Amino acid sequence: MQGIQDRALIRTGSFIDGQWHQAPQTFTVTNPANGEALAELAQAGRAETEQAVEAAYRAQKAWAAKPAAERARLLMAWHDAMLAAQEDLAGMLTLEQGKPLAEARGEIAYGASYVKWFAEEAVRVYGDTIPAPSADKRLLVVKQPVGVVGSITPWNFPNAMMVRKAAPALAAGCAFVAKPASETPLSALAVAELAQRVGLPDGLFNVVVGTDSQAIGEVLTGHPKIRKFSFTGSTGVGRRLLAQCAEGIKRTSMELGGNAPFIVMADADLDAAVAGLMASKFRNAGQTCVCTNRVLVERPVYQAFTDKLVAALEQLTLGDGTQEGVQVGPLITAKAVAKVEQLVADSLAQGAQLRASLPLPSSLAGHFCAPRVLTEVGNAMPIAQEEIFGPVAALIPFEGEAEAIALANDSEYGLAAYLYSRDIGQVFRLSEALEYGMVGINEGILSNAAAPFGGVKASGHGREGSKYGLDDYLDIKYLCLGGMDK
Ligand SMILES: NC(=O)C1=CN([C@@H]2O[C@H](COP(=O)(O)OP(=O)(O)OC[C@H]3O[C@@H](n4cnc5c(N)ncnc54)[C@H](OP(=O)(O)O)[C@@H]3O)[C@@H](O)[C@H]2O)C=CC1
Ligand SMILES: O=C(O)[C@H](O)CS(=O)(=O)O
Repeated sequence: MQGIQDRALIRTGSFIDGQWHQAPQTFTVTNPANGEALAELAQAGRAETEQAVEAAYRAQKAWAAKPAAERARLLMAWHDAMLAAQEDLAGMLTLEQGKPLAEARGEIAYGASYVKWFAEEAVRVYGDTIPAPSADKRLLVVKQPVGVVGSITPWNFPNAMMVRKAAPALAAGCAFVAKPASETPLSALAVAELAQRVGLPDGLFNVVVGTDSQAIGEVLTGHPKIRKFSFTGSTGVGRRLLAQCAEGIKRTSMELGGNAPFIVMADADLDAAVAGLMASKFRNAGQTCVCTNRVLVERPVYQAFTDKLVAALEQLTLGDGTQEGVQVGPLITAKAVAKVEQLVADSLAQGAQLRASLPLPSSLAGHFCAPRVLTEVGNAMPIAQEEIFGPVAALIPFEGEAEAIALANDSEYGLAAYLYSRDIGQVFRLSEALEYGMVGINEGILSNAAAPFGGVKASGHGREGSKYGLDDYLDIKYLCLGGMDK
């Protein structure tokens, strides 16, 4: 792999109980920008995942018994190591996932910010004393780590989605077994290498890589020693994994698909709205769960906004993410490109109009998808009802607040929504009516470690980051002391 200075960060097998797993059976990781093979990785499956769970179980009790300040110190060492390796981690991420280097550097910093946040939260896991109903009792509440955590994460943020789960889990005193996406395992393995270097105990943090995701997932959702399962990915897979967790009554966090409306009211600052949409829509080539999926524009400003958006689209630079200055890289696979093209074709056939499209240079050999603007889109069209996960903006005109809310909430999803308006009353009326877990108001990028990230409806449950984030990895225990009046 070109450009990685610290070659020991390139790991080609699972990290289990402090050991690097090797196997004769391998799978290939390829560069989505050109289809070239990056690495051959040792396949792991059910048996290796069970080994990882047993190792995590052995390590967890001692980890939980450490003073929180000691756990925090080790987490901060891990954070510092991630930032020290930021350039290599970003380069590796761009090679296996495709996003532009600037975004990859941002993702490494973003992931590390969750480690820092939860290192700081670790020492603030407070309990309660409760006024007793009778003189003979004293009521106490303590919080304890849930135990061993299983995690499955997607390819769109190969570093941050896993780190955003591992950080609170380890801070709370849990142990962790991760399965990254098989398209993008290198980033997770590099983070495991750094965990080993800073001295996280063997078995505490494990990364299992392999293409038999079903078998690995059955262990991570079904093993009796797994007490908590956290997933980020498609709603379809999330439903399946949630059902698998039901048998063992496991705690779950589900960060699933989205269908974000981006509402532009007639009084909005149109230049700010266009800038916000460009950030929200085209980040990671549109492959984020909080990317704008539908652009709802109030009729009086529809034409002006569209013209401004097209002008901004025409400034985008498409290409290999390793080239400085590239703003839109490839999609993760040819299948992902085909899905976007099908959504566009079906919607054009139903009356949507292709208002603008960036040319696809013939020199681009990878899974590239042309950034586009579609207008006159209907909310019932496929491009509006399904998660696009590609660089296509679908514009839908509307009249008035009531129609904006009706259109925005006409989705099974409820992750992120965006609203551009300068009328404070309108901002509160619309924000309160939107059935979403997060609302960006005059802002297109709302994710950060201090905020509770998560959705409602088919976008899942649980929150990642913020003062709420540790709760997903803690059990509340009530202590009732009797005989206190003797
Ligand atoms: N909310 C979000 O952030 C994301 C949403 N999506 C949405 O999902 C769509 C499909 O993307 P895709 O990559 O296929 O996402 P998936 O949900 O299929 O994959 C996400 C993760 O789940 C794993 N997985 C898939 N099937 C199973 C299974 N049966 N048991 C256990 N683990 C499983 C994958 O492993 P493996 O890689 O080995 O298949 C990967 O690690 C996207 O187009 C987008 O709409 C996708 C990614 C992130
Ligand atoms: O799953 C995703 O797409 C990420 O959560 C988006 S973000 O956290 O980077 O905004």
